[in-house]
Amino acid sequence: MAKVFIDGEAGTTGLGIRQRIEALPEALGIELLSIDASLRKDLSARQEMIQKADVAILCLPDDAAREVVTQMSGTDTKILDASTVHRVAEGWTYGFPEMEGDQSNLIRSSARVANPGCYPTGAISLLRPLVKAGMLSSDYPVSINAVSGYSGAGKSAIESHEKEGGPAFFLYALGLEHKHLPEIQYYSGLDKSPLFVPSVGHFAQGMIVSIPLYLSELSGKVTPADVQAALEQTYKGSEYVKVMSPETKLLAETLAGTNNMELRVHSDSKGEKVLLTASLDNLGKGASGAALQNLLLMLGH
Ligand SMILES: NC(=O)C1=CN([C@@H]2O[C@H](COP(=O)(O)OP(=O)(O)OC[C@H]3O[C@@H](n4cnc5c(N)ncnc54)[C@H](OP(=O)(O)O)[C@@H]3O)[C@@H](O)[C@H]2O)C=CC1
Ligand SMILES: CC(=O)N[C@@H](CCC(=O)OP(=O)(O)O)C(=O)O
Repeated sequence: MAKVFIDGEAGTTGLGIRQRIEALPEALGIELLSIDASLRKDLSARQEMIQKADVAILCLPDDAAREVVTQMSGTDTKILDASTVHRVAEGWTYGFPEMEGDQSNLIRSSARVANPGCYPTGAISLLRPLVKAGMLSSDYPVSINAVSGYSGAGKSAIESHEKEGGPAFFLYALGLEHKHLPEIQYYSGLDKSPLFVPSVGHFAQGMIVSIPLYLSELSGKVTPADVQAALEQTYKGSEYVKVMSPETKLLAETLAGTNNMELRVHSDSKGEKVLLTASLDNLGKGASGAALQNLLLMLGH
């Protein structure tokens, strides 16, 4: 049996991972180690659990994740960190298996894997293939708009939406320095940090990430069909990432409860501009679903 410990198992992401592990067939042979609830914030008790595990998944606030990793020494336990702390850190593998041909193998052989942020999963999946194909110059001034279900903001936000009923919709991170920008810029291959405006709607789960582009500003004579083809080529055969036909209306909640992500290229009739969109469940492919994919790879499945 492979032993897995979820540090922060009572939180939104931790609980989502636990439920997904519990739903796996027994044949996968995963045993979940659980800490006594009264000790869940006791560093030495948590370290003991981490030592006993083959893989420890950190579902903690950033400072607590940083602390537990800093204090770690001489352990063979593999770490999958769901926090923001190690996503662009040296020695850590980015846990987005579909990002690159050999990314799954890198995750499989890594002892330290960082689970991607929800918005970056959508943004990188759209931008990176275009930069790699030479269509989107690395110095393009990229703008990203996104809307998330309120569950992305953790336990206390969920409580306030579910008990107090709102707010209906709001923009945030208006200082234009959202914590996801470093990973979006780095893994998309951009020179400039994008202009990123996230928002939250009064629905629990779901997300749309949208990126508008002027085709006249891309390199060469690029058509919407070329953009679509570059995405299709990148995600050909992928189980969870699908390139779809454009829609006239896109709903944020369609993929709630799944680990799927759908990418689309919308364009005007003259073919002068495109709107790239990624739809996903912020708690699925944007969090716990992706963590389960990474866990299975780290356990050699
Ligand atoms: N894409 C991804 O992989 C995603 C990752 N995250 C990351 O996951 C982490 C948790 O977020 P989320 O689940 O939304 O947050 P929650 O607030 O829902 O859960 C956090 C959990 O950590 C516990 N906790 C807090 N401080 C400590 C500590 N010092 N030691 C041990 N446990 C502690 C909390 O305990 P208590 O029950 O007492 O509050 C709670 O159970 C964050 O780092 C966030 O960035 C979040 C969303 C998506
Ligand atoms: C709606 C909402 O508040 N979302 C969170 C991000 C959730 C997520 O995926 O991010 P991490 O894994 O990086 O925490 C935010 O914007 O901070």
